[in-house]
Amino acid sequence: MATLSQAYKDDPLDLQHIIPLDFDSVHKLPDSHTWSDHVSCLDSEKYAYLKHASINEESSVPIIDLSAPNVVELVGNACQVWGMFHVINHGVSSSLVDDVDSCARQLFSLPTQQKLKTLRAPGGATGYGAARISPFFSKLMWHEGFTIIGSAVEHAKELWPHDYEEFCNVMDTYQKKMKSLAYQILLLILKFLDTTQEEEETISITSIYGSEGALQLNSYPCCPDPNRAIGLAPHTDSLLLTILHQSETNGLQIHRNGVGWLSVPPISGSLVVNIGDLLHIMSNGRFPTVYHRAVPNQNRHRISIAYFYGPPADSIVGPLSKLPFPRYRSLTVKEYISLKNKHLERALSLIKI
Ligand SMILES: O=C(O)CCC(=O)C(=O)O
Ligand SMILES: [Fe+2]
Repeated sequence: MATLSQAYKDDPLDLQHIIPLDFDSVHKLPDSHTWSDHVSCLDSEKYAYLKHASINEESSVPIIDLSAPNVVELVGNACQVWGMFHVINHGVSSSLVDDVDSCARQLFSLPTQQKLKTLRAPGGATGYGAARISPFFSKLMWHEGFTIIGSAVEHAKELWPHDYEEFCNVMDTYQKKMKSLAYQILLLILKFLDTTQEEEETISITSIYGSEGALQLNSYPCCPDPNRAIGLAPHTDSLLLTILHQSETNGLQIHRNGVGWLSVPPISGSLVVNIGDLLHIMSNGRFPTVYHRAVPNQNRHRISIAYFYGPPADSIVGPLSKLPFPRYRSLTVKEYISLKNKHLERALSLIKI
């Protein structure tokens, strides 16, 4: 059975796109990390598929109480209009979120040489490294990340040879919580979309038994010239949906047609959910996949924790059968990830019917 990690093996990266800058040693924005202008990295023509997500009645990302009686409608509408929403009453304790946040901070505050012991392999998916989308941009990002798929024990032993258990336990517990929350949200979405009983069962079974998620710890160190740097360049997430925790510092932005970049400030106790490419495909384009980026901050070291939720790498994804006039062909998750690794946002247009 193919796994998410295997989906990355065929497209190895160069080390210059894996090794992050040694942020402790620089006090001035290097040319390699100077983006002339934040907005210039958007080619709006290419993202025309987002255009039905017009902004009028609301001006900020909705906040949804998962215990609301009309939660299906609230989630469905938010997916259609925004492709993104905050969730509250999500059942993940604030102490667990705080623990994940502080473990991530501990990791990123280790000396660079220590972090590099867990450097992601060129064709690998897990470990310490720069953003996977780095090769698509001529400038580098003000960001370092650490990816976990399943157990973090091997890497954690490198980082803390005698004291790795707490990190592993926290990450395991958080991944389990994220997986069940993502599944709960997926079921709400499937209820909203016109899903056949059979499809709902198949998706539910694969989601429970076979689904794979990845946990991405993101670190955006204090940046000497934040207006000319990018934390994470504009992108869409590839899988079904992403659940994001952001520390108290602003940084996440989404692109809205006719509006431009809109900040999505953290709300204490909430998690941000966004639609990824696979759910955009499954909804036959009804839900926009969210084009977003992160910007760095001058005085605050920002941490965010993203959980990417997707079906098993072998499973086939395509527009749900009750949705008329499929706009995308069906393909395996592994095939889609491979297209995305090669073509980034153009991957979606390559599978258009
Ligand atoms: O740091 C953030 O707010 C965004 C992170 C993100 O987009 C990602 O990890 O894919
Ligand atoms: Fe993202």
